[in-house]
Amino acid sequence: MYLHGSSQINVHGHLEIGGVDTVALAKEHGTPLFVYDVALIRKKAAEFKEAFEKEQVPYQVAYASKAFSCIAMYQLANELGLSFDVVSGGELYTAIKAEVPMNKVHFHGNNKSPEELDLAVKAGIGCVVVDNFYEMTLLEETCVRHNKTMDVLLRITPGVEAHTHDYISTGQEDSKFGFDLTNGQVDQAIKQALASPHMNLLGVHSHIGSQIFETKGFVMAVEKIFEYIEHWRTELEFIPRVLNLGGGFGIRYVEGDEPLPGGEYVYQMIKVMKQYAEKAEMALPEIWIEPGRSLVGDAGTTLYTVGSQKDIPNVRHYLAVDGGMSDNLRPSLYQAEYEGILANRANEEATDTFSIAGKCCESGDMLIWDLPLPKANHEDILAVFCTGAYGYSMANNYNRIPRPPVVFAENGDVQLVVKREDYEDLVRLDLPLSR
Ligand SMILES: Cc1ncc(COP(=O)(O)O)c(C=O)c1O
Ligand SMILES: N[C@@H](CCCC[NH3+])C(=O)O
Repeated sequence: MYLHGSSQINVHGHLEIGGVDTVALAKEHGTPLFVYDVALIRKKAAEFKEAFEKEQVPYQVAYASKAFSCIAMYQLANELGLSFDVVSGGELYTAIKAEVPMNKVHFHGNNKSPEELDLAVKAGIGCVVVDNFYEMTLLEETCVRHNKTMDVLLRITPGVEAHTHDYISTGQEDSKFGFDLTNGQVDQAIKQALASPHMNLLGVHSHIGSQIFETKGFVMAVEKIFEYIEHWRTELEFIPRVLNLGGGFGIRYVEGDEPLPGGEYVYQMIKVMKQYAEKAEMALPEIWIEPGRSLVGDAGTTLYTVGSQKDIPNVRHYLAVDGGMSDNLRPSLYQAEYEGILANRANEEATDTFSIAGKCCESGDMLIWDLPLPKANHEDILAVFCTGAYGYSMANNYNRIPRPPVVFAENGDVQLVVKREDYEDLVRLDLPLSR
């Protein structure tokens, strides 16, 4: 059994996270329940930051809040000295509500609406990562309207294919994101941004994908960008002051996943950037990164209560829990794999394999196939590990299932940071038929 961060088995044979008994948590808050190990988030953030600080490189580590967004999480990220990557008006609004410094917010998205840009400009965010020409026009108009100037990065697709699931690979040429580096679009975007009195072009941004275990893709992205830097300098009089290499650093979900420590990705980026900057006789650009999954992914665990079972002899034993694709879309979306244990009988040996089904009306609503477990019954609590990234944030109300609450656990203390939705919440926006 692989336990992440502060997770351990206590004297009662129960899974403990952040010094808190998860069985007690399930009793108090009900299930499904997301539990975050705050100390592990602190550790992950420190790893990235320390790598930059050790190398004395100007940097920003922006938390990619799409991985898990709520007011308390922005506040924690702020406490940890992180900046914030938001990708919608909703994430930006949550960050505003969290009262984090707006100048540390970077706004992403391939189709930002006029209203979203308006909110961003009014709030005075740190920078907009401009994705396309339409957005550039909208941003220009918005800045004119508010008589403001905005720092911008240009999102580019460097033509690097990350080794990961197709749906979470973004750096290849055939991608919906960003300006293409090789076909002249980036040059045109640079010219347009430089010509704008309302945009201050800081540099470029590349994000090659997610759940990446090797540094090669990031190094290749830097190499590709530097291939163009001389051209930008001589032809367009543009030298990037910031190079944002995005996020995508992998985590261990299951045995066989072998991520590097966060600092290792950073060291390799710095190493190659220093080489290329020296060769180009230019000052080292600031390096920005945007980890999401690697900051919060393995810090999150979902607790479920075991319900019905269906044993098909010699075929499969299904074990259904009180959540599923409504709180974790990743298995059905990407065939993502997870590990789990019975939180209340954590020391017991597995006797068989069980396939964990969700409660949604979809055959594809399976959380884990063939998980070794002791024989379970309806009083058992199943803990599924590593659900901290893209779990709650992709949770939904399919079948009108209310979304679970979220607690933060640290040093024996628990804080409820997102309440459980109830049935009233589900009908809050519904209007009766008018006759
Ligand atoms: C632009 C951008 N930055 C950062 C991230 C965060 O990625 P991850 O959670 O894999 O670190 C993403 C998501 O893939 C992204 O699209
Ligand atoms: N949501 C995805 C990753 C996409 C990241 C956003 N660009 C996942 O769960 O792996």
